[in-house]
Amino acid sequence: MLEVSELSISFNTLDRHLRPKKMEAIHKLELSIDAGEILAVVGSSGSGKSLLAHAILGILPGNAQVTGTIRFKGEKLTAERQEGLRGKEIALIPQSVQYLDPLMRVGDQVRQAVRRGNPAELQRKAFSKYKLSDFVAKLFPFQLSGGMARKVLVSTATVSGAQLLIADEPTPGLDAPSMSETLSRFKQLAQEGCAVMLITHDIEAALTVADRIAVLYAGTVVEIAPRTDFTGDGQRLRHPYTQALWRALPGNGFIPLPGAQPLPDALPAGCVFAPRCSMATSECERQAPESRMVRSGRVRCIHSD
Ligand SMILES: Nc1ncnc2c1ncn2[C@@H]1O[C@H](COP(=O)(O)OP(=O)(O)OP(=O)(O)O)[C@@H](O)[C@H]1O
Ligand code: NI
Repeated sequence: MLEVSELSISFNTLDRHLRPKKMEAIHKLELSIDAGEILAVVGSSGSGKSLLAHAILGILPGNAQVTGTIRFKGEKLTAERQEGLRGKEIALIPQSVQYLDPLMRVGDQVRQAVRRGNPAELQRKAFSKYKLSDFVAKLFPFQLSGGMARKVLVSTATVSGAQLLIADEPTPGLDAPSMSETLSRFKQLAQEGCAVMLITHDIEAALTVADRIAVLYAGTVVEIAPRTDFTGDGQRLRHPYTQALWRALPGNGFIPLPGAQPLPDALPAGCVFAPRCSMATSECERQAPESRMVRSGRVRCIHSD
């Protein structure tokens, strides 16, 4: 359904001496999602998750420079096609609740997104799953709590009947039952044939529903692994960063990874993870590793086998 290849996104900015410089926020990213599949994209803050979502939707800021290709249903996505598909065949659950229309009652916003079926009925059904009363539908966004606004955004995207759903951090601010309601809604949409991209930094939540996990680090997909590889002490995972993420979970040792992700304007010359990697060699520092297939997954690490 979706195929992203060699996607790079950079911005022209100024350095501290006000000289123009280019910073690359996403580097040669590749991933794909099949119909009926949930792909989780996990990565820490600033790794490029929202930029990826916005590139697929065609809503990047004007100063972004994009190279590479994005295909939807086998056909290249052009700006024109993106505009036609947005909110119809491709739906976004945005990271910020500010994307709600401040001047429209939230029930109307949800009903307006429906393209197949009865809008009023679908809106009521979506709200009742979240235990939102009929009264809420008549409110304006400023009258909602953060969690309620989040539920309205999820409802809007999930009633749309889109074939590709991109959910950018859809669950923060939701209580546990609402969070599991949201995730099971994604599962249901996938079972109906929808391709779902679940963007999150909550790897545990991702593992409850995703078929595969793509791990983003400093703008690079370092690994794509089936969910079933996240087990034991992480020996089936291909990249040292994915293993570190796995081992940092409370149930798996709670072992923190020292150091911080590099910023897009100060990326290392070789492998982006090398400065924090216990396996790094001089070759890792010299050259960024190519993406390759390893055991039905992908990895950018020369040490993986
Ligand atoms: N308009 C812009 N101009 C310059 N740099 C930008 C712009 N938008 C994003 N960036 C940079 O690109 C990088 C990736 O940003 P992005 O919003 O995709 O991160 P993210 O993974 O979604 O983080 P979070 O988990 O905090 O939402 C960041 O370093 C950010 O500073
Ligand atoms: Ni984001």
